[in-house]
Amino acid sequence: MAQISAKPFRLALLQLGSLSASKANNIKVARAAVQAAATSSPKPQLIVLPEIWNSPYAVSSFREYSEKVPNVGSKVDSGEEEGETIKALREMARSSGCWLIGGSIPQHEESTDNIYNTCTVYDPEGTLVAIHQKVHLFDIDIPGRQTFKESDTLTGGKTLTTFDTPFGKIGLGICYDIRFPEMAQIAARQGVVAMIYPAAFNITTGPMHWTLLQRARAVDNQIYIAMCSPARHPEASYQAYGHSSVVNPLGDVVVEAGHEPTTLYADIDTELLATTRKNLPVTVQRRFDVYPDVAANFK
Ligand SMILES: O=C(O)CCC(=O)C(=O)O
Repeated sequence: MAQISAKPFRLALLQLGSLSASKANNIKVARAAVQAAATSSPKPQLIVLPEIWNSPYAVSSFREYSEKVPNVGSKVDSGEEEGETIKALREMARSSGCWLIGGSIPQHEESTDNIYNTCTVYDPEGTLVAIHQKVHLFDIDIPGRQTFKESDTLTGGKTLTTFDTPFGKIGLGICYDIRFPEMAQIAARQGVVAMIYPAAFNITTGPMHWTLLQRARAVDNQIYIAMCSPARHPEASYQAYGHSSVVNPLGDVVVEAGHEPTTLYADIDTELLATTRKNLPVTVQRRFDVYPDVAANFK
């Protein structure tokens, strides 16, 4: 089990409102929210955007709104081909001076012609430092209430993603990924201080499981969990739940939004992380000798 090495930091979750079918409008909305968060006091070190914020959340829209995403490590003005949202995200990170988890956008991969639901992360110089492609596609059918089939147009990612910052290692998932506890467990054992999920639950499964899942992942792994949703939009075909929130390693909900547009701030307390692990030492009490089938990936 890797030790957690982290410094306190401030997180901002941007629950964007006024999103529309216009990508240009959505970029404008995101840019204004990033700028407002970055100039708030105390200044956050890490800003997070929601899932699929530059496009309608609809399987029929993903290809049309998709963009080319360059490779991890690519810098501002590297000359690599990239979409307008990626360019804008780099610039938002650079001008804000903050680390930026750019929510997710539909990504077009030219070599396969596949479309992914992809989260990109930038350092304060605008360098692309991590890419997470949603691993578990949201295919559900609750008759008469919520049906969605991302796999009609999307392909699932194949890798787990963490990235290092001066304030600690962060793990990434996207929305439905939170239902699969193995992802957060593996990241926690690699030493992440938080798992962060750009997300867009809906008004059926949100009230059922949104908070429960975050509290479960936090308590099981003794890490912070954050989910960042778009605000509810009465005219959208898909009604996002909203309720962006941050849960601490004890399982307490530290901050939670309603469904209106807002920005949430939370201070990540590394002392609490350490005392939780000291007082309830489950992270060093695992009995992999008793459950060897999971041991290979967790040691
Ligand atoms: O897991 C859920 O209930 C919702 C997931 C979702 O909306 C998504 O993955 O986009």
